[in-house]
Amino acid sequence: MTNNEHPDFQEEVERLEFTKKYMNVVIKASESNEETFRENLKQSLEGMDIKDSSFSYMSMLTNANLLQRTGDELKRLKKFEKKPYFARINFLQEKVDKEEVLYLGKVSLFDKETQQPIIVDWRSPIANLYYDGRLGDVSYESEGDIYYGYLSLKRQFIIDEGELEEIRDIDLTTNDELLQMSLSESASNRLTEIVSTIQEEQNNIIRADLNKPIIVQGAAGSGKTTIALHRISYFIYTFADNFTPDQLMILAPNRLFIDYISEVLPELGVENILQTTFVDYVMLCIGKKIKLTPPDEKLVHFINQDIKHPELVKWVSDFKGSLLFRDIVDRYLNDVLKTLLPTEDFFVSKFRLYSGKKLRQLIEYEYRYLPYYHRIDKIKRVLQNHVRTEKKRMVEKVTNFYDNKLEKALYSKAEPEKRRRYVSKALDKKAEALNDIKKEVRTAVTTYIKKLPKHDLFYYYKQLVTNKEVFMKYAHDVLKPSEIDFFIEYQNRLNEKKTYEIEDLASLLYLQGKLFGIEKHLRVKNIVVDEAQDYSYFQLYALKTVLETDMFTIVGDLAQGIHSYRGIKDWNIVQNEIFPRASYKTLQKSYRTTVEIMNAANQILRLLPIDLPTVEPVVRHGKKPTFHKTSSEKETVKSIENEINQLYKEGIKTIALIGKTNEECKKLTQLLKKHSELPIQFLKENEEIHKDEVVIVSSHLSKGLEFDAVLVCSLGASFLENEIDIKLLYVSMTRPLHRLSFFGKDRSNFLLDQVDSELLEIEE
Ligand SMILES: Nc1ncnc2c1ncn2[C@@H]1O[C@H](COP(=O)(O)OP(=O)(O)OP(=O)(O)O)[C@@H](O)[C@H]1O
Repeated sequence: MTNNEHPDFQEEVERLEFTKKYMNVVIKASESNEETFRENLKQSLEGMDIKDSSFSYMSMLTNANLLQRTGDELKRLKKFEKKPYFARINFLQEKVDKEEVLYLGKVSLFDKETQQPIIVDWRSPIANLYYDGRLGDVSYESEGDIYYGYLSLKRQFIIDEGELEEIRDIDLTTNDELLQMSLSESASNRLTEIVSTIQEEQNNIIRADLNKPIIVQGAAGSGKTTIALHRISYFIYTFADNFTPDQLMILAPNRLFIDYISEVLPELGVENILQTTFVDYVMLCIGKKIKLTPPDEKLVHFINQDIKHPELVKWVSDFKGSLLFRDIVDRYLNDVLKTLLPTEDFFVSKFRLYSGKKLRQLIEYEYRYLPYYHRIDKIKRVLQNHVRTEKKRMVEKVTNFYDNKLEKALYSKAEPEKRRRYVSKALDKKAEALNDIKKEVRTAVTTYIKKLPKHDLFYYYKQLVTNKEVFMKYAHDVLKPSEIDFFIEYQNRLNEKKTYEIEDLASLLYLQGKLFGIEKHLRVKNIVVDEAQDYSYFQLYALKTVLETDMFTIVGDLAQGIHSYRGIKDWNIVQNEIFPRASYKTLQKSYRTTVEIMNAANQILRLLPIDLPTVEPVVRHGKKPTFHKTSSEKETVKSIENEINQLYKEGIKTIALIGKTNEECKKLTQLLKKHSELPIQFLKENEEIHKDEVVIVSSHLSKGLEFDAVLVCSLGASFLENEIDIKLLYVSMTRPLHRLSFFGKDRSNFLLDQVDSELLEIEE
């Protein structure tokens, strides 16, 4: 039942009017002084018939001074004035007489006197009933207590510009129509919030224990990114009292992606949190910009198959991201620590103030919670303090010693000349000894510490990975001699070019943490890692170690692991060896695309040698993916142009042309610029997506993005039947919400000869 036909429609219209007015009152109260506020209140509520006495005019009036809001709250109230809530539930709690009627929105609003909720935040514990509970007997948890009761109504609202357009009641048999509606809408080039249509399996992840790490393997389009961001929002709400934004960080695959998610965060009440890439974060931690080979260069070589010894190069990448390499680094670090242990006792003048043994013990054991060089700094401070407190005692001791001697000399029976000489010498010696102490009090600590080696991060890393003798010492029992040779040669080649590659960053970060530590403001306590399948085990381990926390939300999809030669291949290893406290969840439903597109993509997925469950699309139908046969470049451009114009006519808004490689995209761009009128943007990694332009993007960069329609094009480069190409094709095919088409000389350019032909529309 929809619109005015619903018997409660009029009542809901009134309720909405009331809520809007109340919000307005609260906003005005916070903005104006009390007198004008009272006047405003009177005017705005004049003539309103509010049935529930708890929201009465008088009660609001007496609460005038309680209605002051903080700046943030005010901002949020204003933002949602035109859409205060999106759903309602009726809940009768066990042993309570009165049914609660709760309206759920993106902000909360209470009548301060009666504590009656006017709007309940979607993140509050009771709101869980909307996402989780079926109608009937339900329960929810709040602060450790479980509340049981009966849920008699779940109602969704469509409110546009402050006007109620539709209400829908959900019961056991109703399909989630609002979800269907929202999925059939158009992509906006940016990710959006989904608070009104979060599904149960997604809700379980958003609200999973916030004191535990979580790993999510989710199919393409299952909402991983969206959910990770909603979980941050839930986190901020739950810990609002002690929350500061510097506790959180989002690690995204590239700047383009950060731009893509930028609009949804403020909408979810998430502001000022660090959003960065792993590469940028490591640079911040090591305090230096280092030259990196382009992160995708290797992938491009693999795609183009123009690299010597591809298997060995893949092995190096895999090895550098492995926990085996971590173990080698750990063994090396053990020896590095030994070089930092002082061998001598610490003296000031002739006084032994600290034994070397005791200092070694402090560095090796007592301060083991600190990075190596911080331990040395600490030793320095300990010694300096000790010297300061011992100074008086040393001076006294020397003074007493010589004064004794002098006294003895003065009263000795020696002849005067001899006595005089003796006294004078003793006085000189005393002065010298005191001088010595004075001088050494100033310099002894620095001199002592200076004897310890001092090197920078890069010295230590190079020492391990470019010096064969050193590397052999730690790797000879776990690597083959040929592997050691290849590795050392490889690292030396990089070193000669004074560059590093992304695979080196895990160990650099780890060494930085272990040797020098990272600055406090970078030590965030909660981390969201998106597209985590492209991380290596060592990368995650290094992050966890230097940040000294395991509070990670890790989301990814192994099927989209285009960097799997250096990335994760098995979540079990992540869970068992890196995050043993983590819960593991999967999302198998895909919300992004249509059944027809997903069916074809699933067949491509099956070509992979790994066993991955097929993805279930949420039931939404559309056109079958279409293959357009084109025989020349010119014809391809014409055909693409026709298709795009047709799509625009049909109301499609965002369109991407995906080519396998960047080269291919460059060629496409040139051709389209020359032969067509289409507004186009050739998308590079650090760019923002322009609205209203057709985006041309290479398959690997399209990962994580979505568009209304996608045209996969081949001017020459074909997707071959190997792991990387299959994954790239799968990524490309799962980007569209509504339409997918292919343009090329032959179906086999896109492995479509391996897809059942009835799943495709063929235009040859
Ligand atoms: N419960 C939902 N209600 C409405 N839309 C949803 C829901 N869940 C996901 N979506 C939509 O599905 C699309 C895919 O979501 P998202 O990009 O977060 O998925 P993903 O798992 O990160 O995808 P990929 O791995 O393919 O990049 C988005 O448009 C998102 O808004």
